[in-house]
Amino acid sequence: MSIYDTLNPEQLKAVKHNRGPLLILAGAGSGKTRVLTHRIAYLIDELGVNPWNILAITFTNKAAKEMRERVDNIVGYGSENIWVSTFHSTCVRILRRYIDRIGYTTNFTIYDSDDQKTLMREVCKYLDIDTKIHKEKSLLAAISNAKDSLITPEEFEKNNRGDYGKKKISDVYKEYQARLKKNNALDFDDLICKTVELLRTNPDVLSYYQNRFRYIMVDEYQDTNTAQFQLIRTLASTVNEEGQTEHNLCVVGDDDQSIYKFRGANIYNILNFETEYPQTKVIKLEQNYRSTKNILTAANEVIHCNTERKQKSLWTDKEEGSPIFFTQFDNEHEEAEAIAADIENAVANEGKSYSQFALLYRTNAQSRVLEEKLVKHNIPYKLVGGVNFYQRKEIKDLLCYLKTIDNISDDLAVKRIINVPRRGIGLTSIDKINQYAIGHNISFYEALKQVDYIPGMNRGGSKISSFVSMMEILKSKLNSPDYSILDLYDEILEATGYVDELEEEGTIEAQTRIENIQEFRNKIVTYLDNCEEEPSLSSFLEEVSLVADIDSVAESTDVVILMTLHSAKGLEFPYVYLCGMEDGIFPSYMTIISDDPMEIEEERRLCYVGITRAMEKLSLSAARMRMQNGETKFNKPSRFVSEIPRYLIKQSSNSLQPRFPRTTTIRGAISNTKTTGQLFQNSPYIQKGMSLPKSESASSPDYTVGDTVKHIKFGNGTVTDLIPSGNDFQVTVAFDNGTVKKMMTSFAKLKKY
Ligand SMILES: Nc1ncnc2c1ncn2[C@@H]1O[C@H](COP(=O)(O)OP(=O)(O)OP(=O)(O)O)[C@@H](O)[C@H]1O
Ligand SMILES: [Mg+2]
Repeated sequence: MSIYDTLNPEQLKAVKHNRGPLLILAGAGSGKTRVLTHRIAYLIDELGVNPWNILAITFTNKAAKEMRERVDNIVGYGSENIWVSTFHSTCVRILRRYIDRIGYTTNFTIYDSDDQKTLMREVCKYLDIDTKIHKEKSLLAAISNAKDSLITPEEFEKNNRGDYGKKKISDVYKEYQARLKKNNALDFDDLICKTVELLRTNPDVLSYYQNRFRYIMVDEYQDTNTAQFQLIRTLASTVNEEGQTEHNLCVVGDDDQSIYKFRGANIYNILNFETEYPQTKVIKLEQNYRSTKNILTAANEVIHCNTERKQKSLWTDKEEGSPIFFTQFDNEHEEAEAIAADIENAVANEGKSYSQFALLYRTNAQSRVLEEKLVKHNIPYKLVGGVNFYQRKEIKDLLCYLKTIDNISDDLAVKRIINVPRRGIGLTSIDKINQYAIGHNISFYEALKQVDYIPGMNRGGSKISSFVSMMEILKSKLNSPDYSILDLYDEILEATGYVDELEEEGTIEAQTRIENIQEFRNKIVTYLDNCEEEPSLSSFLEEVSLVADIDSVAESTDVVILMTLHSAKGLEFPYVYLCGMEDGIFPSYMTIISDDPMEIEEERRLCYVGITRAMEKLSLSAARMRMQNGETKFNKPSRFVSEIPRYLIKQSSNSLQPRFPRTTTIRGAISNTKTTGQLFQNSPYIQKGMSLPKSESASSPDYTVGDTVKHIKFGNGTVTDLIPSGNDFQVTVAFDNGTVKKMMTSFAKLKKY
């Protein structure tokens, strides 16, 4: 039996089509990637194509590695000569050979985002650009957009003549590009643009590569941007033995899985492929081999709600399988706990292995609570395409502020934050202080306080003094009687301008960092609520270090995979949990308020990607209350859940009936009902399957200052303060056992006497 016997007739047709453009347009799990690998094998083994003539492009390094492995397994010989790589690495290989044709030298440097920022700072300084108005990051983003569309600085200037706002960007773009060139450096976007430029301006180089890459294949084609498309279009043109030009370009993709519009992906690359190449052979694959019937039906139904798509239907001959599980938990901790317990049980009692499970979520910040519960249950896990929560830069920075305030002799912590955010304290100054500290046998922080006595500090001295005064003020808060770690955290953010700086950057990365900073605030609130002893900064830091240090548990490969929905593209897992299925999380709050149907459609495609990762069992979960930015938000279940037919869904016992947003709402009834967050859960209305208004605020609690209340853990106490806090209330209680606690009312669950 040959490897081709495992293909269905349509897949086989695609594998055998070896002349002219080929578009494989098919839904998730229909074997697109598999067709690509088999097509490579077929070209080599059956048609005698030289492996050297094949170029296969994938979206990520991980995908390239997997494809290389799959190809190695099925191709008899010479597979190492096939180029299997990402767009970027393909371009680097071409440029290393020929970039001297366009004025660089072949030992060029590739600038990462930090280098880009440094360069941009220099440019702004040189051009006297006020970076308070024109943020470095936004300028870089604008340049990146231009490059995605192959717009040169000169074209940019021409296109935007008369537009004052764009004039600055245009000047910056020109200068930035000139400096890159002067440094013999390329940024990531240049890798593509410069390759296109090279090929367009050097016919001999172009014809060399056109003749070399006689067969070009591109996976995940729906997420290519304009520059990438132009690159392949330029390359895919070969003159055959009969002297005719051929475009042996095979692209595979799924318009329903286009999820990178925000990074410049151009869905029209796929939708207009046939217009670009009228002789295109289109093959649709309709059989899904990955998922059970129930999972597939759920995915199909959800994606059918999108309007901007090519119609296609996917079927499977797999069995129905288990239903789609949907559970709405009281809060995110219960959600994470249930998932961890579920996995622990399946591994211990059902013979499953950890690596069969994947936990997918919309935003990076959501991993924190999940990670904590996995650690608690001793479940090894790995965050793919991301950094464990407590290893993220912004979290480490803020932890170091807290550590410095807690213990000034933690030199490492102080050194980490002394110039973060940047306050102009240079390495030379830091070095001098370090020497001084060592010479005088004092801590680094003590040395900072004595900066006036350190020789040669010049201007750096005053910057250090203001850093020290800021830290001293923050430290003094510890002694004030009614301070809380939460206030301290907020004051750190305010005094350092940490979040402000990120907000001004206005990039996706900066937004993710802000979400993480908010998530860390949630951690503090939870700590304060659950703390059995008198809360203290030291005990908080100790608690954090317990979870933070276990990040290397996952050395083995048998681990649960955690990742964002974006990074899950192309992968498959037997058991998938989609966490945080709530309006406001997924689709995101920003998408909802944007009121742009196209934005919701992109989120829906992401949901389709998520659902279709599951092979056997799909579990969706939501939390009724979730801490976001230290505030309790009441989110209704995601509209995407309601798009899955009800008959497919099984509610697990600890949740209420599913609440489908399309059913009658009872806004009036809810808002007329004076109730706390706790009572919401027991509301008879909700049990009838009704929906809550989005992010409903908790009404004021039924106790007030002076009342006696009872807490399940701390016993009786007197309310001494009650203040609104976002959608919630912060209550301070002096308990009879002598402790005073600040808690969020919705989590405190206090009962009035
Ligand atoms: N003809 C077939 N017979 C058996 N299994 C198949 C067949 N075609 C594909 N598969 C299996 O189905 C699963 C999905 O295939 P593959 O990953 O190639 O799909 P895909 O279309 O690339 O999915 P995605 O859109 O998620 O990238 C894989 O486990 C693959 O081995
Ligand atoms: Mg694939």
